[in-house]
Amino acid sequence: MVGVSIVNLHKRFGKTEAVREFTLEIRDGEFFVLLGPSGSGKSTVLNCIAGILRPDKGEIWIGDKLVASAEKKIYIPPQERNLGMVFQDYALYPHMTVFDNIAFPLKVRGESPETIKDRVTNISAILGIQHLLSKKPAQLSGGERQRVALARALIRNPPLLLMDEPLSNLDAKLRVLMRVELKKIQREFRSTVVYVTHDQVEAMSMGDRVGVMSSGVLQQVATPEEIYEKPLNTFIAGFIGSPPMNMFNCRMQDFETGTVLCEFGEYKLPEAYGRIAAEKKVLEIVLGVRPEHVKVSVFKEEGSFPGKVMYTEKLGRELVAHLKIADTRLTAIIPPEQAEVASREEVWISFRVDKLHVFEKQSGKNLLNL
Ligand SMILES: Nc1ncnc2c1ncn2[C@@H]1O[C@H](COP(=O)(O)OP(=O)(O)OP(=O)(O)O)[C@@H](O)[C@H]1O
Repeated sequence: MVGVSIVNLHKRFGKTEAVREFTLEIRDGEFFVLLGPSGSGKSTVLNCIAGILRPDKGEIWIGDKLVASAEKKIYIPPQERNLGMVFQDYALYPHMTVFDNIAFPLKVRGESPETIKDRVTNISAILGIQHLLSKKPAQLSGGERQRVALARALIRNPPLLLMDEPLSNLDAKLRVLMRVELKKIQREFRSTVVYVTHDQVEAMSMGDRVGVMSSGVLQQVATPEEIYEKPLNTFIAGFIGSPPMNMFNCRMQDFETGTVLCEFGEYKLPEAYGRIAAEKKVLEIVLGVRPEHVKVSVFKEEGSFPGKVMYTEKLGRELVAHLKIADTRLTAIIPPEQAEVASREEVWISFRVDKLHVFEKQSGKNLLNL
């Protein structure tokens, strides 16, 4: 096992600043996921760790070895970084058998045929691909190819494993299976994993910690739970969660009482937020409420708004209700035992006050982190 330390990494391609001021500490033995939309710079970071790209600025440490430093003019090539890599296109050698593909890194290292046979047999058994060893890659399914690529990456037992969207070519069912498998393998091999994906479900289900990127900048690093429950800004709040968080534009009306005027009507902010808004004189606010924290009721309750159910969709056992308060649209997740309420047209809508997210509109930052 080995940790990775990235300090103030910058990388540009012509005019594109692919990665900016990127600083991150990946712990020994951690399954770390870099998550972000297409073009946010995830692969660039991974390729800098791998040594496929050279940083323009900043340092990368793998364990206690400085592998790249633009300032100190240090650059250790990929093959000397002692890491395994698995990419989206598995890049297996088409003319070689599965056995030879997996054995390749050991052959290059000059291991004896006996050692090679032992190791290939061993790793193939772990990954359940012993029966494929004499086949060629073209004769394999996507999932099988993926396992072979993984076996090839793992055969040297590298302390650090880099993966770039390794499951994106698989069908949905296999992807779910492989997620579990990968986590199991990581634990068995006690490797540190840096895993790149744009799929939030993959990130949230696999990562010990997740780093969310947007426009070349690392926005938040935390456990999946923390990212979901305490998003630092509107980008993360909107990017994580399905259906996405409801977000409403509001304007401060009265600092004294913490009352804001939102698209759908007047709303009194929870006290802690009201206090910060007053202290920092925040006028424009974005109020965020996850669909599972929108309460739909037949009866008027304190703080509820009259609304309409436009239509509903089934989401497993639950319902997603598409609602309106005045002209403002929002979604709610309705638990099965309350499905009846969604069959009505006129309802009362309220928000779980303890689960609200309040952001400053201009910077997008959560008021708690202003
Ligand atoms: N070799 C390159 N030459 C020019 N521009 C590049 C190159 N590689 C990446 N870029 C640009 O840098 C930015 C970041 O790209 P990167 O591939 O790191 O993003 P990503 O988050 O991994 O996206 P994806 O999920 O689509 O792979 C993008 O704007 C991309 O177009």
